[in-house]
Amino acid sequence: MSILSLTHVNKKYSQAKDFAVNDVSFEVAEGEILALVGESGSGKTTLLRLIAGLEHPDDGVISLSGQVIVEGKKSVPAHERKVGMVFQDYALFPHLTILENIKFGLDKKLPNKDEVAEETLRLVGLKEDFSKYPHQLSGGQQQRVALARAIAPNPKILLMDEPFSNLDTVLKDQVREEIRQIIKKTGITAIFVTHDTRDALSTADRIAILHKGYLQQIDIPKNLYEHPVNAYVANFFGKLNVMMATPTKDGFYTSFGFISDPEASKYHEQVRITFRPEHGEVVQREGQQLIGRIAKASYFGDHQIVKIADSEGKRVSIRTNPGRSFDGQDRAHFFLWKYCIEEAF
Ligand SMILES: Nc1ncnc2c1ncn2[C@@H]1O[C@H](COP(=O)(O)OP(=O)(O)OP(=O)(O)O)[C@@H](O)[C@H]1O
Repeated sequence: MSILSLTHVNKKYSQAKDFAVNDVSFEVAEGEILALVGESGSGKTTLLRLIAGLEHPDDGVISLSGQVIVEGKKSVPAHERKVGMVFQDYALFPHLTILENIKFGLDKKLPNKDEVAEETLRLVGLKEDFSKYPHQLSGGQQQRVALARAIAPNPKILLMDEPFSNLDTVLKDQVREEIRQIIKKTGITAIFVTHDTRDALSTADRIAILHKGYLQQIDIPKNLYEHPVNAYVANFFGKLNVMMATPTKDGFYTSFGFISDPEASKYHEQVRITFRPEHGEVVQREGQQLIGRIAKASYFGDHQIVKIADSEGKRVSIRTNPGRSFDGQDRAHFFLWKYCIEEAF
């Protein structure tokens, strides 16, 4: 069941030339973790602020938990929306202990404030640190306090703006997983903004990708990665190879050779074959479908990327294991174990 829905939401800042958010519609299911991704200026933060009630859209309708919170000029004020926010810099009060930080966000009239705050801190794994101050905690622990403060009042939805950007790379992998587990344990619906595709692919149930304020695609990570709807989405998630191919009844002719595939009989015009570097494999034996000249092999520690060129110099990149040596080897045979076929025109 959907808990949040946005319908044709537009937002243009008063001094701006272009819309920051352009006709955006999507729904978020209860308990889902959605990542909003896109390059800088694509409208991610604006979208989050519109949901939180910190900005008002020019047009569109936003509903939360069955209640319309924005429509036309009418809107439910931010403090009445029951939305939890985690900010990039955590925004903890330095002069308050972490228990006091959590209690600060709770309703003044709540009778069992101590109990709720302690319970939430236990939930995020900070049961020993109630009386510590924020500066006595690591970045990852401060992140968990910020999360506890946002979820303690039992919000309908949790919004997080770049929650992992202040963490170093080593800590980030661990914190991402911890935060995901805590969110899943509470069953809360969450939306987080990130410009890091690794954050999104590893943490979110679904990802919405924005470009110039337009929603490009919203889908589960695997589908976005393997079936991007356009070149922008494809390239956002890493290298995508493209080969032009002519279909016959039993395969495709490409500039690297023939790919035998009965699917080809369904096509009549030239097609584009797209594939990720890890969906190809360089093989030792001759007789495989595809062949090209090795233009370059680059070593990246845990893998290598081999660039293979056709007779006109057009290249594709294939990922191989790092131990493989291509010294003295001029040509490479390869095959694709996974690819997409797209109509070219
Ligand atoms: N308060 C504002 N006044 C005017 N223009 C703004 C304001 N806030 C954002 N913008 C503009 O709106 C567009 C979208 O900005 P937004 O901050 O939502 O993007 P973003 O994807 O979150 O970017 P970043 O990753 O850099 O934070 C940008 O062109 C930005 O310059």
